[in-house]
Amino acid sequence: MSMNYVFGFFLFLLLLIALNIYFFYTLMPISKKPINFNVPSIKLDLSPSVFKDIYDYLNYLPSQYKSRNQKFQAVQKTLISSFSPAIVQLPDVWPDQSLVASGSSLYPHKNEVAGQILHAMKTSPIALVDNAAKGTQLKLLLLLEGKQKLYFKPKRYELDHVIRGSIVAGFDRHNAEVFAYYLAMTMNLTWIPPSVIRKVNVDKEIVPVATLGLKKTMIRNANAKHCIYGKCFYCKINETVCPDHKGEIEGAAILYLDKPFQFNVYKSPWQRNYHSTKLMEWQKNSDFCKLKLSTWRHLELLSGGSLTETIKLLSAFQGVKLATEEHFRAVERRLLKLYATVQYCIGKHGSAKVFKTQW
Ligand SMILES: Nc1ncnc2c1ncn2[C@@H]1O[C@H](COP(=O)(O)OP(=O)(O)OP(=O)(O)O)[C@@H](O)[C@H]1O
Ligand SMILES: [Mn+2]
Repeated sequence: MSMNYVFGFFLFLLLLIALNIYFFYTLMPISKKPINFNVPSIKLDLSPSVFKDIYDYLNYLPSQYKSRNQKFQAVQKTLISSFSPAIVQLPDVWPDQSLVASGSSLYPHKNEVAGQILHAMKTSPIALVDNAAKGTQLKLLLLLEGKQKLYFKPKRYELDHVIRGSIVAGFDRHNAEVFAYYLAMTMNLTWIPPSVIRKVNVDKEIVPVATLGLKKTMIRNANAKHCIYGKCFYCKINETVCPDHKGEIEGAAILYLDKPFQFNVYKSPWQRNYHSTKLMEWQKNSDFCKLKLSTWRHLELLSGGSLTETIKLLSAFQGVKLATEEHFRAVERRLLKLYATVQYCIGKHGSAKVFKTQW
């Protein structure tokens, strides 16, 4: 009898320990860093211990971050209805300027409106084209019939072109401007100007309506085609943009914001700085753990492939592929790293210190 009792107790103890270990590593990975994890060798210019810790969390990410979140279905449905091609195209789609940057978004976008605006940006006839001398890279200002203005950032590379060198090396990638818009809208960050890929025929749509200033920054190449070198900080006469075999230049068309916008009010703590002497806090402090609660809640909805699936879906309404499959996979990897980083932050500092509920 007493032997049976000891054996039973032993078995119970064993079960308890096994259950403890199971729950420790599967249900509560935040509370303990895993052991025996082979951390990939990473050479980054930040404290390696932080990266090692984050990779540990990545390895033991709760399964919810690797599968689809059912709550995202309703969000995706709303996005689809904002971006789907309009059944009836409105004659005057441009937002009333008094509505711009007024509510919870930069531009109205709900109920097919985003799709309507993108379609109009892509197809409206161009009344005037000028150099847009703002910023560092070649860009044009398109004035559409109906008076709406667009910035046009021309394509410089194919989607699969890899640029080596520093992070500021090379020209801007036009698809990245548009990708950023869809990424932001999918993340419910609604303060990004609508952007779409547009093709413009140089001889038919630019030359006849080009300003004198723009014409002065155009030359003919060896094939007698009109090429543009533009007017900007980095613009050079030997770094032109030329039309393809169809006579077209592809670019990112970005809705131009006429109203002055107070960027400082909405400044992101993760903004980057090009001056090595005036680094942002996150660039100096490798343990920077502040990211917004509503942003985190929304990011949690995008797990398991939903993020890139939605970007593909929404951009397909404009007939565009915005990145290679490798890029889309890289975005999903980054999302996992982001989840792991936030888990690390919560584990180290606690949710109350990590999340900001008011901006
Ligand atoms: N959609 C927009 N509406 C109105 N103004 C804009 C818009 N986008 C950019 N600008 C203005 O043009 C400036 C340059 O834009 P942007 O940064 O996109 O150009 P860039 O050539 O890539 O320059 P940089 O190298 O500084 O990023 C901005 O600082 C802003 O003042
Ligand atoms: Mn830029």
